Amino acid sequence: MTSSAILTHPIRPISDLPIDETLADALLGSINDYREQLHGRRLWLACSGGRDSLALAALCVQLYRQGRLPCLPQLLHVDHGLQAHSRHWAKHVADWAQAQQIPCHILRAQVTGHDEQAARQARYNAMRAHINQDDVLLLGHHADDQAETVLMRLIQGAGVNGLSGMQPWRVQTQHGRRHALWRPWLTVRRATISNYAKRLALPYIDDPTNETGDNVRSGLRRDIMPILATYNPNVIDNIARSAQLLGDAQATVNVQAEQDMQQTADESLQLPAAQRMLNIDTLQVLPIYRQRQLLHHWLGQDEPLPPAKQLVDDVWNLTQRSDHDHQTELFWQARTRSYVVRRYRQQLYRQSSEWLSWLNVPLIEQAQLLSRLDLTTNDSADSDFALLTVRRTEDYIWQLQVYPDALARLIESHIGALNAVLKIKPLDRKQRVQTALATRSQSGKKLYQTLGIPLWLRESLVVVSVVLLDKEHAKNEIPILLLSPFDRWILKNDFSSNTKSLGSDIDDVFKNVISVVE
Ligand SMILES: Nc1ncnc2c1ncn2[C@@H]1O[C@H](COP(=O)(O)OP(=O)(O)OP(=O)(O)O)[C@@H](O)[C@H]1O
Repeated sequence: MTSSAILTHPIRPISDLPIDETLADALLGSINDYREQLHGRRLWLACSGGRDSLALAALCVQLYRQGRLPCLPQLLHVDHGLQAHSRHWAKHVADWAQAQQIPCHILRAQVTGHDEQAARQARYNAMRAHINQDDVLLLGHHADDQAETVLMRLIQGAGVNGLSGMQPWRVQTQHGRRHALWRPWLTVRRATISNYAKRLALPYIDDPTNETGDNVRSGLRRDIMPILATYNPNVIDNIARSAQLLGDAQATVNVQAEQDMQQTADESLQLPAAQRMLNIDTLQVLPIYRQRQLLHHWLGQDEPLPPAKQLVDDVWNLTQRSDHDHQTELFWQARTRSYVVRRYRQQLYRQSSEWLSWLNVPLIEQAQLLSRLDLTTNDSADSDFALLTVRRTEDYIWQLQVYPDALARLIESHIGALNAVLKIKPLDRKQRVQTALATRSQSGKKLYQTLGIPLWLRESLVVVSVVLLDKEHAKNEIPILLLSPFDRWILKNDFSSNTKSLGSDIDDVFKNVISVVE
């Protein structure tokens, strides 16, 4: 709202004039569509004080009074503080709400930037911070807004998702909090809302910049829509309908991509947002159009906005390469994080920058007497394991769960020794170890190749060994396990000529855990 905004009518309680049935049908129809999702949810209505959201609030009041709406939403008005008069508009909305006896909260937004996008972002942040998990936020967007959005995206070259416009129901999760945006009026024309507002003499705030602003949206509204209407008078309804159809198409594409992703992604090696993986062999079984869809979906998971087509194309090209260059890195600055996309052998990796810095943090070397392993360091009181931290930052933690009793039994049954020190040490490039994958011990590059360790994981390998303390085995250090954050290899040693049999025992002794620090 600008300081030149016009207040259309004085504030009064809404009279008992007949309800606009087109508007009521759209709202009540949408309630019916989302009955299950709405059940038991707290409702808020984002009210700018403009015509559309004030009309939506007025309709709710009328329907509630007639017993056609089970409850009233609470109003939320965000004061952006960008103009000298914004405080007055906030007070105006609060006064109107009071006259209708509808609860209203005025929130203050912290806007960083000067464009509409910055104001919108700040507005949603303020509202999100105010509402609770799973609450529902009603918005006054209508068919004309939808048509402008679709046209705007069309001239930007959007795909099915973008061209499906705003969704009538959208669940958003940000900073671990989930809520729904609900737009029941996406099929309703602006003119219908205007007539209703006029009939009720609603004191909405009329912001002239909505019509005269020089952004793309107001340009399309002012200059392009009237021309399109000369070709087809139903242009707004028609574009809004196309958006609805594309919304259905997008839902189908999503289900397909989700299924394809389950076929191609190895869940055990994923760390949501930090590291996502995709198998190129299983990707390539799909027809090319599904490969592209899947890459689009895979890249954009955990992000509110999808990747650009160029990135999807670049990643697809990466999957097509037959050389053994593992150095290519594709960088993506997404909305919430930045990522590197790369390939190692037949796997694609999408790694966040936090995760990549985590991979560079030195590993914690440690040695502990087996009989003294501290079981109290884990959170669950009745568990019988100790937690040894291998690497930690404020984002991620890598721990080894050790079951000392099982380890003592293992050592005793395989070597006959009774007491030992458990050691965790980064693998030295020169250190030779033998896994079940090779017939002799290996070190450095040979070892990495045998185990398929990509370049970025090479500083993240640890050797777990036991140092025997009994006299007859004095100081004999036996490596038993090689670990990466996601994998482990049993090492051949003096007491395990058969690594397989040791393997089944070792499963009871160690568990590798990577977790996100809350
Ligand atoms: N300052 C605000 N406080 C609360 N909600 C807002 C605010 N500004 C916009 N909204 C919500 O976002 C929707 C779309 O925003 P848009 O910028 O199109 O609104 P507007 O033209 O200022 O107002 P209206 O849509 O109410 O006429 C509004 O219908 C309303 O639900």
